[in-house]
Amino acid sequence: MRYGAVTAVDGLDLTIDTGTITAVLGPNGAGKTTTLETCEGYRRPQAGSVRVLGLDPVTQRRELLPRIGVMLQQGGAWSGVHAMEMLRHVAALHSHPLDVDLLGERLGLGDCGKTPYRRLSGGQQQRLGLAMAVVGRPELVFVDEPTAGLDPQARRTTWDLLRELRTSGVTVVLTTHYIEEAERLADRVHIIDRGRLVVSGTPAELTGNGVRRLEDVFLDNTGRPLA
Ligand SMILES: Nc1ncnc2c1ncn2[C@@H]1O[C@H](COP(=O)(O)OP(=O)(O)OP(=O)(O)O)[C@@H](O)[C@H]1O
Repeated sequence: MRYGAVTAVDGLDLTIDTGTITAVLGPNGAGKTTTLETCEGYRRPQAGSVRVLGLDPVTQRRELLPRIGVMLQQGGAWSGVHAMEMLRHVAALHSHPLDVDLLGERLGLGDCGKTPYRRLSGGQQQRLGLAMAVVGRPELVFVDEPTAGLDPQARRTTWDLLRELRTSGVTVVLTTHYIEEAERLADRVHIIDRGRLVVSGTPAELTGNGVRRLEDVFLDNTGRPLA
């Protein structure tokens, strides 16, 4: 994936197993969001191929969209909409949505009341984004930095929700800058740097069953100056 002269994703090759949580880690600008957006069908790669649930995310987007959930890093709701109103709207687009009131309560969206989306706190916008991604009972969810800026309680609620999704067979792909989050949640971790996959494995494999810290593995494999 190139943006003009910038190569954002460079021969990245990975497969994600159904029903697992996969964390994609990498420094700022490593190409994580671009990778997710390519899988979501928002971007068409100039080379290579992507299949999501066996489908081409660009040419088979209409078939794919009802089967995936997407939580963007920012935005995704109208500026004047109330949180629960937005969630009800998204739920109505799906044939078998989750119970909106239960999900809203779980993620604390009831507290947002009549506050318009643009005036919600960053954490409230994040929680609404997560609710919108999962309300349609997707088979696969992409969550881009799901807990960035969340307080510890909301972070735990998010982790519990993502684990429950996995238990019910949903595949979760997340990006995060919180190494602890990847270590606690993910079945498999992929570390990317400058658009390339540099390390892959389970947290136990990467840390030698806890002998090394995952953060040290990350730091040792990323951010080297260009040769
Ligand atoms: N729309 C765009 N136009 C031009 N360059 C872009 C665009 N989007 C991303 N890039 C560039 O592509 C590279 C990868 O960006 P990307 O957002 O995918 O990284 P990231 O790993 O998600 O970073 P972060 O952790 O900071 O969110 C960066 O060099 C970025 O500047």
